[in-house]
Amino acid sequence: MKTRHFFWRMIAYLPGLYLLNLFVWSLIHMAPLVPGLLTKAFFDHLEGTYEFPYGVWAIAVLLIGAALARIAVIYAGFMTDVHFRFRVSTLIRRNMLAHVLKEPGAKAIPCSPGEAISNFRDDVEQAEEATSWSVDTLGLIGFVIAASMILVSIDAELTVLVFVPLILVVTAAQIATARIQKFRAASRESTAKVTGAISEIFANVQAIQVAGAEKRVVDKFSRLSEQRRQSMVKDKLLSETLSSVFTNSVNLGTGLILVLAGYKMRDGQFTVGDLSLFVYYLTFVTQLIANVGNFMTYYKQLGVSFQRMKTMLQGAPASLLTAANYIGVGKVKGSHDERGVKNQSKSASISGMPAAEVHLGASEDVIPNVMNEFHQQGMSALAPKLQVLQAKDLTYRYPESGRGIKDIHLRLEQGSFTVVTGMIGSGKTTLIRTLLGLLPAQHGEITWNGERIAAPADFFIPPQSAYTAQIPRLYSDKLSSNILLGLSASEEQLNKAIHGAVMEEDVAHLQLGLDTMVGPRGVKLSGGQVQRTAAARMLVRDAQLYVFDDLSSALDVDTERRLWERLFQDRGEATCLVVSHRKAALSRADHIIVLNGGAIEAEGTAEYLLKVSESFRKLWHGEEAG
Ligand SMILES: Nc1ncnc2c1ncn2[C@@H]1O[C@H](COP(=O)(O)OP(=O)(O)OP(=O)(O)O)[C@@H](O)[C@H]1O
Repeated sequence: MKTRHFFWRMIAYLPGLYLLNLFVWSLIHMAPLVPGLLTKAFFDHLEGTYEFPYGVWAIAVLLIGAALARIAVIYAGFMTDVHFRFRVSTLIRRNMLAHVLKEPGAKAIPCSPGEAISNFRDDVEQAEEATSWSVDTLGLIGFVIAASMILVSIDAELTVLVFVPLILVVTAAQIATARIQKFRAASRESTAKVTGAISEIFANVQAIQVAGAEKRVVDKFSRLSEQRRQSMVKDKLLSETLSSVFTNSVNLGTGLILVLAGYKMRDGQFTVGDLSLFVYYLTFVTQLIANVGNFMTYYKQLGVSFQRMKTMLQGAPASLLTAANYIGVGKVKGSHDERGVKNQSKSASISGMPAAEVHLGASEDVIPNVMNEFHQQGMSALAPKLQVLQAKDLTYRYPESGRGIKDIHLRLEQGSFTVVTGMIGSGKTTLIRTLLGLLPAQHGEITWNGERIAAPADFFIPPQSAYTAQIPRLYSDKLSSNILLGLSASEEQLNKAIHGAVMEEDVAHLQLGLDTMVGPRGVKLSGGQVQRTAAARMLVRDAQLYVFDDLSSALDVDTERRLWERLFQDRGEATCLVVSHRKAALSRADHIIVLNGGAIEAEGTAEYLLKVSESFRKLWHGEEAG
């Protein structure tokens, strides 16, 4: 999709509102035609070349009336403009966010969070500006057509001189176009880098302090800021230079009019009223030139912003950005509303199972109130009872490192307890994430009772499966809210989940218990508490398959043992897939998969593996566990 198609689609989202905005702004820009004619009548009346029927005071009253009417229309124009801008930019942001939430959780954005924020904020604002300025341009073109007809009827030669600067400006802007685009791209990129650096610094204050890296971090930040300053100065300098070219070419035009009008007036071909009309209209032509320039600049900059927004879509069609969707205000409209999206994913999911839009299983990656929204819409999937879950030839290699997993076969029988183990970096997390659709499998197939799951990310959510990540994310909210994430569960269910996650003693010791605010990312809790909060979050959701990714990194041996004991007592018929290298998990496993270099090195029971696998013996005896 080209920039112009994107621009057109933004307008086509709300054609009625756009046309209304265009109409009102055309009125605003055409309104000065009236005071111009009145001023001419005023001077001609005084000069005696024209007799206004109701006298000079009537002209004054009409002038005041025209000014008041223009104020009223400007007020209406701001209302229509704000509504149009807000709705278009909200739609784009909403669609981009929905897409991010639908992407495989571990690859949801192709850049740093800071850069993504800059895309959501600045690039969308650029799109909003371009559509908004287009109505001014069209309105002013309307003014110019009407004004030139009036002026040509008075003096064609002088009228041409009014428009000469306009032609100059348009030509100048066209020549400068390519440069604007280049400088704008550089300034956007450098701004995104600075925003990205700020978010990384805030997120890693502790790591920076521990490493004594404050100076190096500040130096790097200074370098990025300096690059940003340079690219912003170039961008601004060129924009302002163009703007001054626009304005000064009009000043030149005014000078020419004055000189020529002087000659014509001496010959009696031109009245004082005519001169006042030419000068008066020229002021508005100045505005037109500035606005056309602004629009052209914004339009060119939109090209850069559009490319950046497309990058956020990671290959998905750009038409997604402007797909009609409900944005929280006005009527629910469009064929791609929430239900539409749901139906779309349904067709991609295994037959007979409705699919949800957001990977609730990856709840640590999802914004809580969005989760609420989806819960309330009752979009959880409901699959038939699990008999066997299989993965064949599952492959995912990180493009950045070429590492990952290759040709993994997996078979989980209903009610079984399977442990994935292996040395550091052997591919355990990658396997779990690829299976759950948090990373997009490059090869292979996943089946549920023999039926292929086309969209694992949509499918592996409660009540099919629930998942605790190796590094869970908590939100700055109450402990209970972090566990529930908008789910309405009874107190009994909540307490059961807390017990299952071996957290009851921690909750009892917290001053406000479940009402304790955990701080950003859960900083007020210990690492083990964060991980068990995430486990409780998982257990409070009914699921047929529970997936744990390595709890041992933050739990002591005894706590992890208690957690598995409780899970075995309470899980009922649920199937478990667990990453661990602890004996407490390995000794309970029905089946163990030992990974090495992204492939299965050996598999079987602990007893069997102790006999045949050297790597497993090392893990069992804790030699690699550290
Ligand atoms: N985001 C990433 N980009 C590039 N390579 C990655 C990425 N994440 C992991 N890898 C690489 O893929 C391989 C498998 O990583 P993975 O995290 O799955 O291992 P793991 O067995 O879970 O490790 P650990 O025991 O440390 O959790 C490793 O060699 C790692 O370096």
